[in-house]
Amino acid sequence: HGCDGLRLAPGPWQLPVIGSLHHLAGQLPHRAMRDLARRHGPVMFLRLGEVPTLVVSSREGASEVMKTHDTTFATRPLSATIRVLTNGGRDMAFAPYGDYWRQLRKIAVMELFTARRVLSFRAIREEESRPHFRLDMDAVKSVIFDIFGAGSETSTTTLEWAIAELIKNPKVMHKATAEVRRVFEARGAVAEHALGELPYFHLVIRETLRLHTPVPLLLPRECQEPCQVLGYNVPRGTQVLVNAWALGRDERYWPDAPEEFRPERFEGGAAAVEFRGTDFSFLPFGAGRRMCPGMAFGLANVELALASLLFHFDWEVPPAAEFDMSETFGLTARPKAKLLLRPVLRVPIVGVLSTGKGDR
Ligand code: HEM
Repeated sequence: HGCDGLRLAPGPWQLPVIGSLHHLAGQLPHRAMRDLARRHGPVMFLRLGEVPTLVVSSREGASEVMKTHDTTFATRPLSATIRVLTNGGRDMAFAPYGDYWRQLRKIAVMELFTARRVLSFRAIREEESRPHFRLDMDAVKSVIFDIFGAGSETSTTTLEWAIAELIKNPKVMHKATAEVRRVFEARGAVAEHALGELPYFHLVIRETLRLHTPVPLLLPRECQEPCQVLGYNVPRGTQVLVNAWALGRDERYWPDAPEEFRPERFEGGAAAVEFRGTDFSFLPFGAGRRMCPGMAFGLANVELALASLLFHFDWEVPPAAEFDMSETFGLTARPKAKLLLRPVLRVPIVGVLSTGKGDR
């Protein structure tokens, strides 16, 4: 295949035409790849049909891809589907690395994703996350629908997993809710500018992003020139997937029961581990020059919505509700099951019952 004499990364045996795809059949790719990587190593060579693919599943490997060789891997493959969807890569996320992408990214970073601009949308977020309609069951259902449906799939995925884990872990739910209510009790509503007063709440968000990395394999990268990752040659044109989901559950980096939801781990050994693209064991937003530019934006949406849901309501699982924590297949790993919960109003929403005029 044109790579003779190169030391390619190891990987499972391949079939003609479909390559390594049969090793992934019937499972979610990030899970199948994690299991394969345990056998074949932290950089592993797969052939996804025709596409030569390097799967990276260790901190050191991720750091080589997104730091040491960041420029080399700063472009993305354009599959036929993505090509059609993005008008040939004219968007930002799939644009080939080069002047066009650089121009888009510069405009976005300077105009859309600055801390000031994210802040300027605060009033809109506050409006969106505050229930307006009369407070009957329909109103509450619609608001939840709104909150879950609005915003990007990444943010809603994070929010859904956070709530699912809080329901599954009543002690954590209790602690986070108590904190939110203590801080905002006097105001009678959640105020975004004071969310910084919620240290435990932020550990819950961090733990959610670790255990339920919303984009499990990040967005694919593509190798622009031959280079080496962990000593293995990577030919030009190789697609590179960094299994951020696997990193987040790797017992080498998270020795304290990595499969369990324990926000407290960030008060102990993992206190310094952040998701801002510098710790290569924790990469929910990726790293390097193609890292997610919308991190602050996404977090702002998730945090205000989650804090408001905890502040105003207790959440009950209806009797006999199935509680399925498995994931669906897709770009983001959403919960497979619909999250059917019963909200019990605890802190009334100020001003709603008195006027009725602002109802929509
Ligand atoms: C919890 C919320 C979010 C998560 C977990 C997330 C995650 C990611 C990840 C993993 C990548 C790929 C990074 C890489 O290749 O290293 C990415 C790229 C990107 N994200 Fe996000 N994201 C979130 C919210 C947002 C929001 C709210 C926006 C915009 C309003 C946004 C805009 C983008 C764009 C434009 C890219 C492509 C950047 C490029 O290729 O240069 N994201 N995101």
